[in-house]
Amino acid sequence: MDILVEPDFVPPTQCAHLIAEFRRVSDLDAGSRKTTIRTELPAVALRRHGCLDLDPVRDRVLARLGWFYRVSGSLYLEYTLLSEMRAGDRHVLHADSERLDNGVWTPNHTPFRSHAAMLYLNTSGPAGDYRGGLLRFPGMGREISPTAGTLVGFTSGRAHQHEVTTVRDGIRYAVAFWLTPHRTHEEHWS
Ligand SMILES: O=C(O)CCC(=O)C(=O)O
Ligand SMILES: [Fe+2]
Repeated sequence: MDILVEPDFVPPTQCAHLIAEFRRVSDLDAGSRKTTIRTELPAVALRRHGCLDLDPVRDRVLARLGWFYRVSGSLYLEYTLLSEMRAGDRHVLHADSERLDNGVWTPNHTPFRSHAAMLYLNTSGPAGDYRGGLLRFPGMGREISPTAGTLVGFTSGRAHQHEVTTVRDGIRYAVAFWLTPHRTHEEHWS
């Protein structure tokens, strides 16, 4: 199964605006979760604080993944999450809907997820905003270096196990969108 990589899904000016709004809202919303190396904010908080920019982006992400993966039935947005990863942060190898338990694949705490999309808000690399923070699919020999505005889509099961390499020298901003075929798990957005 292929990975969707679509550069320029969102223009750079809008990415910069989303970063600024994320920083503003994560300082005042009780829903933000902060550790020394990571801040996460349920994206619906942006909406509560007057930023509606993600509304059309969510609709476009849903349509794009449904088309790319030829999903014939219904598909819903399940969760939209903003993340800021600082130097030292990483995501170990995982799938989004199941996990390896003593060599046996078992549903994880979000088995209802079918697809994920990442929208990168800034850029990795020597000329970019941070070093590291690559999205890797070791089983497929694929490695994606985030650039501002690029959308990456993949499925939530074992076929698309992925990891994020350690972020160095900078801050990495992204929006994660998880999709589900189950209406009961649709995100309460408005
Ligand atoms: O930030 C990324 O590129 C991927 C994050 C991820 O895999 C996750 O949150 O499950
Ligand atoms: Fe993931």
